Amino acid sequence: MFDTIKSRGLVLLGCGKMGSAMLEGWLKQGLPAASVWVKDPFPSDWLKAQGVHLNEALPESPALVLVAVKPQMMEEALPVLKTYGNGDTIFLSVAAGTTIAHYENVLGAQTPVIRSIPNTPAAIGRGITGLIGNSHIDEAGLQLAENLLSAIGQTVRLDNEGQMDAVTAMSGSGPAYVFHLIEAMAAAGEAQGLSPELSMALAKATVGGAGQLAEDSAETPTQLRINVTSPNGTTQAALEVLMDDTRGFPVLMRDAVDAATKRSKELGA
Ligand SMILES: NC(=O)C1=CN([C@@H]2O[C@H](COP(=O)(O)OP(=O)(O)OC[C@H]3O[C@@H](n4cnc5c(N)ncnc54)[C@H](OP(=O)(O)O)[C@@H]3O)[C@@H](O)[C@H]2O)C=CC1
Ligand SMILES: O=C(O)[C@@H]1CCC=N1
Repeated sequence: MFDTIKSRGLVLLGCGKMGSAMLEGWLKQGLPAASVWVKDPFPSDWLKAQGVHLNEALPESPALVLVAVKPQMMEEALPVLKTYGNGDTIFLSVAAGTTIAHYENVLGAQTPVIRSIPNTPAAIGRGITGLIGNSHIDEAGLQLAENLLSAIGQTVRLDNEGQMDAVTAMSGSGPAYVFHLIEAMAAAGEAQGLSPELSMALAKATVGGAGQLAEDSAETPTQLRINVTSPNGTTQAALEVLMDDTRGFPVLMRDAVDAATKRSKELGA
């Protein structure tokens, strides 16, 4: 799976929360640490312990550069790798907002660029990454990136770059919405008198189990919800609150995803 990467090397520009989640997934899947070069000014203790080349001289022509710095740091960080531009090194960006055109401007118009949005469940091989390449990426390049990304979860090719803002707002930021759901459920359990430990254990297992069931089941999430809801039972009482037209989940989630989509567009402006 990692043959080209093993022979030519993989460079990570920035290795914070997202870069580390991806690297952790790749190392677990058998990518040798010796094939990885990381540039990051303040590496974490976890990163220091992985045996990758850390802030060392970079390989001459890596197969792929993963750009995982914050969009706000891009101006400072990216020009360091300009020497790889206009060649056959693939630039795989995970930065929210930063457009393909921006990479082409900084690195050279002929640079093969893939813009993608992964998410942090990549650390356990359960991520999903939306991706789209520029015109200098051929099918082999896209497949190389997809092979790498499929080691940390699912991949989905987008039809156009315009979809990226909504994908960022859904699956990129989405894990945070789910973690917040766990926090909110745990707090609600505590409000009913359960201990913090019991309440958190119930919330985590319920969200984790329901998520897995939704992914694995042949039934739709709607049917799975109906399966839980006994007529005039406890679930129905809760859903009357959660599915309320004006203050329920749907309106709240639509506003949240709308705010994230707008922010993604702003980051790219
Ligand atoms: N976190 C997530 O769930 C997701 C993040 N992304 C994208 O991933 C990118 C990184 O986000 P995230 O990992 O959360 O952010 P982090 O701040 O955790 O990671 C960015 C890393 O880049 C380092 N860095 C800063 N300046 C430079 C530089 N000049 N050269 C090399 N490295 C540098 C930072 O070091 P230091 O901390 O010392 O400044 C940090 O370790 C962002 O563009 C974000 O949009 C995309 C999808 C999901
Ligand atoms: O919050 C952010 O901007 C990044 C992009 C998606 C998830 N984290």
